[in-house]
Amino acid sequence: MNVKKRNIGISYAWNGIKEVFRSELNFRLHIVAAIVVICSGVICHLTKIEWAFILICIAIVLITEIVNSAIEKMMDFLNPEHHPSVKVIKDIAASSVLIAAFFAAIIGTIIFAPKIIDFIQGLL
Ligand SMILES: Nc1ncnc2c1ncn2[C@@H]1O[C@H](COP(=O)(O)OP(=O)(O)OP(=O)(O)O)[C@@H](O)[C@H]1O
Repeated sequence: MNVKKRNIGISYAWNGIKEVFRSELNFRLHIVAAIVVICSGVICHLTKIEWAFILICIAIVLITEIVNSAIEKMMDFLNPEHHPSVKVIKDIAASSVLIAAFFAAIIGTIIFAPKIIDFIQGLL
């Protein structure tokens, strides 16, 4: 692939990210949560392995939200009418975000809870 073609691909991908950011409140909320978690990680001096888990969790949540948004938009385009099959497809797509966010919350708790407890004990 030549450089020009690759740059065009990156620009299309960046357009996709901007579109999801503009149209999806949940994606913006996930970005805010990711920024809060990254700042907390810097403050808590996470280890390399902890950073790896946190960054993988953030990436999986954002990717599932983007894929969910793409499926929602595709279904709205293919069938703008209310339809039980569209509901099933959209609900299944949304469930991927829920699963990703649920396990990200558990991993975040495993990593941050001991540090927060240590910090509180240090204050007492
Ligand atoms: N055309 C449709 N036919 C049947 N049910 C639908 C249809 N469109 C949406 N729904 C139902 O409404 C839910 C929300 O769909 P919508 O496309 O509005 O996504 P959203 O409000 O952006 O939600 P999300 O929080 O997942 O981004 C779907 O999961 C589905 O249960």
